[in-house]
Amino acid sequence: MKPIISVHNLDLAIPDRKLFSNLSFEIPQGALTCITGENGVGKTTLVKHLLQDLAHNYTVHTVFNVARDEVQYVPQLRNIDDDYPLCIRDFVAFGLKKRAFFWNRQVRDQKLAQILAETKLTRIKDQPLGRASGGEKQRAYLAQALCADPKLLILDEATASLDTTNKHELLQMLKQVMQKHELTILFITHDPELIERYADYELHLADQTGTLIKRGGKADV
Ligand SMILES: Nc1ncnc2c1ncn2[C@@H]1O[C@H](COP(=O)(O)OP(=O)(O)OP(=O)(O)O)[C@@H](O)[C@H]1O
Repeated sequence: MKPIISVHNLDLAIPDRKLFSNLSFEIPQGALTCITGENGVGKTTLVKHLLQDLAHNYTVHTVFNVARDEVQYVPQLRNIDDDYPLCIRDFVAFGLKKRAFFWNRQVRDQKLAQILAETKLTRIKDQPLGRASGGEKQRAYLAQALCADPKLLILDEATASLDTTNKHELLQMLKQVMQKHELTILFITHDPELIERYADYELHLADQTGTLIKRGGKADV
């Protein structure tokens, strides 16, 4: 199977320093790849750069086997405070709005119910997102992204603020939805335990370059 992303000889710099030099790697399809590396090595910048190349159809250093509207990016930080007014269900449903079947309320509601169930949000779907726990919020972000039927899902430090139980729950959920929806997942993380248990591959960034390591995370999901 073709890699979902191929990067060849990419140089990437920020105003005061070079982040990557001649960076080359391939991201396998249908697997969970963790992007790892020290704080500030350039994980988020690299992902944003790839998304920009994809959006502008720029193929000098990057080749994508996925279309722009088949990629969902879940950012590291969201400005959801305690007063955020939407309930979880309505927040998740934002992901559906661009879809062609939006006019068909029954199909839309079925899909939403299915995704809320997959992300274990059904019981709390009418509660305000602002008062949800960190783990529930992350599941809501995931659910909103899944509503758009992505082929590639990119999550930036989605477990950073979660306790151990919630981290494992989110990763198990990710691997389940990956299999069910035939997704490829890129997951930026620092957490060695999660990499060990769940990563199929690890893209380790260091010294201005990157190495793809086969991990074969074997956790039961
Ligand atoms: N818009 C910008 N302008 C200038 N420097 C930036 C900009 N965005 C990021 N940087 C710098 O680029 C470097 C890489 O940042 P980036 O967020 O990609 O790292 P990271 O590996 O994702 O880090 P972390 O693990 O801490 O999230 C950092 O030194 C950061 O301060």
